[in-house]
Amino acid sequence: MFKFELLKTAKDSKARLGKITTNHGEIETPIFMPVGTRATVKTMTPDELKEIGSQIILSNTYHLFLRPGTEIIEKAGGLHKFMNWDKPILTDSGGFQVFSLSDNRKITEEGVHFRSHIDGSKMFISPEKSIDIQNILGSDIIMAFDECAPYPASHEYIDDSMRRTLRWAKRCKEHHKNIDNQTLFGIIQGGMYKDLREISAREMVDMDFKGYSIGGLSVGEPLDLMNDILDFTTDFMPENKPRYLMGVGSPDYLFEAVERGIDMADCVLPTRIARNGTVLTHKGRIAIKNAVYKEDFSRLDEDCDCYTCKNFSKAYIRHLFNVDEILGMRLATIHNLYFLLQTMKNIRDSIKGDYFLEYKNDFYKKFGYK
Ligand SMILES: NCc1cc(CSc2ccccc2)c2nc(N)[nH]c(=O)c2c1
Ligand SMILES: [Zn+2]
Repeated sequence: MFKFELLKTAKDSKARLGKITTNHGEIETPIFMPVGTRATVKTMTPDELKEIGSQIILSNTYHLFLRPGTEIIEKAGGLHKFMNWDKPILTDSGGFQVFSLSDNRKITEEGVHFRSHIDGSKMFISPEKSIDIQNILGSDIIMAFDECAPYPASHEYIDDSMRRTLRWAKRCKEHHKNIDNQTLFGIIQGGMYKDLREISAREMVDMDFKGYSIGGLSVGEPLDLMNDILDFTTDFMPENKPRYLMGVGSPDYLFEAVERGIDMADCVLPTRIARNGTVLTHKGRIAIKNAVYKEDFSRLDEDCDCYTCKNFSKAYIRHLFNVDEILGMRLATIHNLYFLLQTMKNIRDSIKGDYFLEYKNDFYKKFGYK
């Protein structure tokens, strides 16, 4: 089953409070979704993810199709069983990863021909193939197969790409129609061109998906350009369906997206930077390997009560990174994910209490954003 309830919309922005209900549980929105590309949120166990408040995780059709392959996951009874995660899972459709990971790929009307980035073998994914793979994975929310166009790109290129993505979306919807325990989202494209964004949004909405993603943003464009396109696009999206901004960058992108009416967002940043010792705190980011923390026995963030902050000091975590101990990456990941999940909970509370913009401005001042 799949249900989205819009609980409240802010008076002084497009920020909104909602709740998604799936067969594997509820998701309060706005929500930040940790990315677990190869059936794991790197260094975290499922229990630790629940402990820090993760309500849903993301995984990846492209990666899992290549390794371990759909046969093994099918034999395991699907991705939830395979990775022992019993809450909601959302999977991407694979097109984006083909373009960002493999070379000499070729786009045709039929689908995308590419070489595996693992062993160079020839591969092919079509809209129908993407739906079949996601069906075997058994994720609760799946994405239509799309092309995330490069940035910058000409109006002509984006027009062709966006219209092909619309035709692919129709094929996904057609191919998915009899699967009721999975929810298919359409992905709005159109690059940085408002006329193409409007066409994509209107045609996707006409296809009546249960939810909509905005793709092709946070692809290297300046933040204010992303904000402008995002603000324009959400106005064409139905109020009563979830809106998912795919692959945003850092915490400020989350605030900007929520302010413009986004309900769901993911980013690999908090887990990726944690593994190289960059820690998110209310005073901005700190590089824990820095010698300045050598004898600093305070917690990573005075305002954080995560497992890492309750039990370990900056000096200890710096030591772990300096001697390349795996525990260092784990403790930094626990903290960064908790920090973002807690920030999203504070955002939900601020929408509830009608002080979202004040909370955003206060956070930006402390975090050191503009
Ligand atoms: N940074 C932009 C971005 C990121 C992702 C990946 S989001 C993701 C990553 C891992 C797991 C699940 C979702 C995208 N995916 C699709 N299908 N289309 C896009 O335009 C796009 C743009
Ligand atoms: Zn912490």
